[in-house]
Amino acid sequence: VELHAHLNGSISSTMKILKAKKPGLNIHDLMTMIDSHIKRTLEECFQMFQIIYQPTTSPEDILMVTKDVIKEFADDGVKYLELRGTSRSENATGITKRTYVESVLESMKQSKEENLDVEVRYLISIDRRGGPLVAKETSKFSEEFFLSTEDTVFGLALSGDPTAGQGVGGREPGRREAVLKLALHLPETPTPSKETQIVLDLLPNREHGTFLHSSEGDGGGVGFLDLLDFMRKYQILLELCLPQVSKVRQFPLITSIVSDSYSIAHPSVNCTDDRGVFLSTSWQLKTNWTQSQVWDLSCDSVNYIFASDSTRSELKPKGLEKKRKILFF
Ligand SMILES: CNc1ncnc2c1ncn2[C@@H]1O[C@H](COP(=O)(O)O)[C@@H](O)[C@H]1O
Repeated sequence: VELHAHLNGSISSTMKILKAKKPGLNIHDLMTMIDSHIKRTLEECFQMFQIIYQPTTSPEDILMVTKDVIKEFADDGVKYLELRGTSRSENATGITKRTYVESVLESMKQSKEENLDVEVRYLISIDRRGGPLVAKETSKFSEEFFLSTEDTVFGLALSGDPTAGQGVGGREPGRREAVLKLALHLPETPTPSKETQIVLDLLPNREHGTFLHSSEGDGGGVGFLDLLDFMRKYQILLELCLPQVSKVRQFPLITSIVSDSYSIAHPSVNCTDDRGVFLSTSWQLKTNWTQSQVWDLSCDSVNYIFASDSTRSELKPKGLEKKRKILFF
């Protein structure tokens, strides 16, 4: 079960095809992925996404990369995938935010018709760089997709460079019952910012956590203990993206983030994040998890999917609803 995967960050082998199709862009391997033993700053990671966007500009490109990403997850044994993606418009190819999402949905449909053994759902991402206006528009537009697609587009993910301002808006504070589910990227900076409090007030359903053990706020935001209390009080699921933690220079050690998540005894799921950029398979090696431990965690993740209860019960393999084990301590 994969609950946190960015579409463009998950482009893996297809990047070679894209580069060959568009040699004029002159994109080399290390410009779109972080090789083993190398760490990058978070800023460098966000620069990489801008490079990855260059060869994925037409509806055909989006169709191809989405199908390939879905296939690669299916080949890895993923049975339920929640992809998230920013809808981009490109003047040069005429793709609009709407046709972008339609291309993604078409790929999902084609993958199903080709009998790939994976259920795929989609969250529309808000990139913080767009600011509150774009966030509001995206939220409205996502609601339309939610209503017109059945059990397919579920919600919003707030993503992008955490230093790029406040990309929030479009959902009233505290509306858990809102039609769209909400997944946040928080906190990716050592000290929670003002944005942290604003977006927490929206009552997200899930939150991606990196700096769980920060000790102070910036004066206007929340501090570490407030953040944990808040997550506990509202039962906000923690999405742990260990591949990212292992490749970004400023991020805490994997063991520290995992120990934090276990020590707060809070529900969490483990996710790949950007398998193309972070070459995500390596995190399993670093944690020494066995296949059966990964299986147990996956069974637990089924409890937190955004899809309908009927999808959840179809996914739960009989007799395998194991309680998660303490893997490290
Ligand atoms: C490293 N941790 C992260 N933190 C925050 N946002 C991230 C991210 N990794 C990826 N993204 C977001 O996902 C986009 C790429 O996929 P899509 O164009 O949406 O399919 C990035 O541009 C960024 O906005």
